[in-house]
Amino acid sequence: MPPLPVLNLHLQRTNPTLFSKQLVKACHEIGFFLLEHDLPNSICERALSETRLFFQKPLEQKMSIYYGHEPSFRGYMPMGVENTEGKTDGREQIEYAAEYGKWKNSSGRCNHNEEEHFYHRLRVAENPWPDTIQPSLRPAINDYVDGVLKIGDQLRDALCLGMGIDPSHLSDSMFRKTSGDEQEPNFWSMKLVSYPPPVKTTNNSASDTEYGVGAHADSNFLTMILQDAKNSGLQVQTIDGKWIDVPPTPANVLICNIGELAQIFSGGYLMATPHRVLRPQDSRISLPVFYNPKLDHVMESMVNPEELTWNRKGQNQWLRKENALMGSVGENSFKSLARSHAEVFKRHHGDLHILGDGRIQLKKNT
Ligand SMILES: O=C(O)CCC(=O)C(=O)O
Ligand SMILES: [Fe+2]
Repeated sequence: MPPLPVLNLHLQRTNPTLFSKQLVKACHEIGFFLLEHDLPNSICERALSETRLFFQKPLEQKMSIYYGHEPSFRGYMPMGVENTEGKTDGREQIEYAAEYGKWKNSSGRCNHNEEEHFYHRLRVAENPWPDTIQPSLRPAINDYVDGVLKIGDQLRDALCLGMGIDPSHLSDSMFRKTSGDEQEPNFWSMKLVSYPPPVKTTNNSASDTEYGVGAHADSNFLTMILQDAKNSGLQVQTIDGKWIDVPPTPANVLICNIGELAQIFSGGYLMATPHRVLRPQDSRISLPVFYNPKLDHVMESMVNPEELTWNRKGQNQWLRKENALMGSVGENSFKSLARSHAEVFKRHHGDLHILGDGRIQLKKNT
């Protein structure tokens, strides 16, 4: 089985042209790579251990930040509430996203008379942090996300360079600069995920769901994942339909993959690769960060695909009529949240209707 490409972020500083070339090759041919990075080990280990601590708490404590009370799909999602492709996923998680503070500005509601996009409901002033039961989680996760988003900026610019696009075309119009605060934040999101091992029945067969998360492609621009070193179970689908294992990786490695928005941006040259997670033998923690432009932006192809050299033998398997690829950051993000959390979507967004391909429409006369 072909191993995943390994890149080292240090090369981005010493030889940016070579790094960009390696990056684009990996993202074109498989859409997944392992990245050796220089985010301090202490930040990564602290984020993992604080996450592990949270999931060891009793259910009623974790439910203090339950996500189902709010329309924004943020907070604690217990085992059994999430599905992929109609099958229940075998994981529990906390989902967080960009905090909008003074930019929230939105009623969180939309109606037929307002010029407000339904996906503005995803803007929240502050995430639901479990400060009363674990005040140390918030700073640990904030430090981790800040560091990973900076790596995302570097990878975004390197992707542009490698594709022959001036990086400022993307960074100026679609992304807020990491250091500036005069614009609303980029719509990043993240998960703190716990994959418990399957519960065995007396005849030793697994009694519950087969996958930690079922096969899917990510709807965002670029994903970066830290996992605990002992376990993986993450699998990537190659272009010929085979599943390959992502190995266990230490804290100085991020598993990175292309999302649908980068596929759109590159005219399909970079691939939003299907992946899934098997249930682990032993429990597994992972911390995926989903890097994205601002919520209101609409991604378009910035290259002429015919001018690029295609090395890949086939098309992305995930291009299916059941999955509309929408350049709108807000619409594409809402698609995967609504699909994965049908109950919460119905409860809080009864005025919206989701079509078979994931597009969302306002119901008439609500
Ligand atoms: O936990 C992982 O390693 C991957 C999770 C994932 O693919 C997702 O949440 O989109
Ligand atoms: Fe994913």
